[in-house]
Amino acid sequence: MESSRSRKRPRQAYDDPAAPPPEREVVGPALLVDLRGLGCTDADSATLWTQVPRGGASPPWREDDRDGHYVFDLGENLTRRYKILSKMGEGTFGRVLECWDRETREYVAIKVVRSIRKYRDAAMIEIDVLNRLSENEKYRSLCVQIQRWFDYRNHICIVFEKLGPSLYDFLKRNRYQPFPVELVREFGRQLLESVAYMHELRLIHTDLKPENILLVSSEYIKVPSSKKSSQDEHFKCLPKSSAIKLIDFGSTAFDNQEHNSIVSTRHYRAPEIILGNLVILKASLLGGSIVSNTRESGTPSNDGEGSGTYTGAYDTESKCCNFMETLVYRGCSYMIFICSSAQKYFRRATRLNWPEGAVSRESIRAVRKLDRLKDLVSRSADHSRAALVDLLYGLLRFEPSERLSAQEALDHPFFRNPT
Ligand SMILES: Nc1ncnc2c1ncn2[C@@H]1O[C@H](COP(=O)(O)OP(=O)(O)OP(=O)(O)O)[C@@H](O)[C@H]1O
Repeated sequence: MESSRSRKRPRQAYDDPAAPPPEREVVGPALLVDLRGLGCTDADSATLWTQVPRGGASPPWREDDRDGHYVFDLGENLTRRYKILSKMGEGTFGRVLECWDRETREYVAIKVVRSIRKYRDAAMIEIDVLNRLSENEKYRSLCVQIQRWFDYRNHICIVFEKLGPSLYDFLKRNRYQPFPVELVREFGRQLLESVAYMHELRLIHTDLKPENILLVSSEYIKVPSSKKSSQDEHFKCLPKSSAIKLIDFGSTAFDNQEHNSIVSTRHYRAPEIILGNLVILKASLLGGSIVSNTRESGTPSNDGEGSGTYTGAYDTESKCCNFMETLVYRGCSYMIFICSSAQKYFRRATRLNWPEGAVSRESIRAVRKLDRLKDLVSRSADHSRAALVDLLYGLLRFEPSERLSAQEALDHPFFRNPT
C-alpha cells in the first residue's frame, strides 16, 4: 500500500477546492483515445474532445512510477473535487483509490488507470460497457455503478460507487473457510443474473473471478466455526448482507466483434478458449478450497493476466485442462470433447495429456491431490448436495453447446427449489 506520509506540495490554483469541476472534464493532457472508434454510444462522449480545461489551467506535471501508475500521497487531492483516503485495490489496469467526494459528500472508489496506451484504451472500453449496462434499471443491483470519469495527468480516472471487499479477499481473510451453501446460492443467483444480463446485451465479461465480485457492504458477523483446528479458528466471518456486484469490465468482449482468442485469467479459463474455440461462459460458484487451491501451489507470476495469475499447478493451458479433468471428470465414463485444434492436448482421444517435459512432479502431484468436485461439494453443501453438483456439472461441461447458459442455470432446481 502507498505510504500514508503526507508530503506537502505547494498549493496550486488547480488543486484549490473552491469551485467544483464540470461533470465531465479533461484535466491534464488531451485524451489519446478516439471514443468514436471504440463504438462509444454515449452522445456526450463525442463532444468531450472539444472541451478544454477550465481557464486553460493544467495540473503540475508529475512523473508516474515505472509501471505507469499514478504516484500519490494519502490525503492529497485528485482534482479539486476528490480527497485521496486510501488505496483499495490494484490490478493490471490501475489502482483503485478510496476518495472523499467533496461535492456529493460521499465516499467513492476511483480507478486511476495506468498511463499506458493499451490500458487507457481498455479503460475507454470499460466506460463504454458501463454506459451500455446502465441503460437498464436492472444494472443498478447487478454491476458496479459508474458515476463519472475524467482524464487527469494522462490517467483515465473512473469514479465508481464504493463497494465492500471482493469475495476473494473475504475468503482469504477468513482463512479460506467456505461460505455456507445458502450464501453460495444467493451469490450464484446474482452472478448468473449479471452474466445473463450481459449476454442479453451481447457482451462477454471474460474475466469472471472472485476478485471481480464485490460484496456491496463491508459489514460482517462472526459465527462459530465448524472447523476448530486452532485457537483462531473457533469463529468465522460471514457477510451481513449477501448482495454482490460485478466489477472490472475492461476486458469485456463484444459478441459481434473480433476479440482476443485468449481471454480470462488462466485458472478460470474455459477449455474451449484454451483449445482455441472461443465461447462464452465462465462461472465459478465455488467458495473455500478451490479458490485457495488455485493459489497455494505457486507464486505470483505477473504475466499480465490479472492480479490473480499464479504459477504452479495451473501455469499452462494443458495443466488447466488436466485440473478440470481431475476435478470434474476423473472417474466419469464420459468425456466427450470435440475440437479439431485440440489433438496435442489428448491421448487415446478422450484422455487429456500432460505435456512432455513441461510439468514438474510437484505440479502433477498438486493436481492429483485435488478433491473431485462432488467430494468438495459434499463436505459443505449437505442437503443441497445433489442439486448443486448437478448444476456445477452442467456449467462445467466441456462441450460448450451442452453447457448450461446463464439463463438456463437460473432455472435449475438448485435455485428454484431450495431445500
Ligand atoms: N467500486 C469499488 N469499490 C471497492 N473496491 C473496489 C471497487 N472497484 C475495484 N475495487 C478494488 O480494486 C481491485 C482492482 O479493481 P479492478 O479489478 O477494477 O482493477 P483492474 O486493474 O481492472 O484488475 P484486473 O487486473 O483484474 O483487470 C478490486 O479487486 C477491488 O479490490
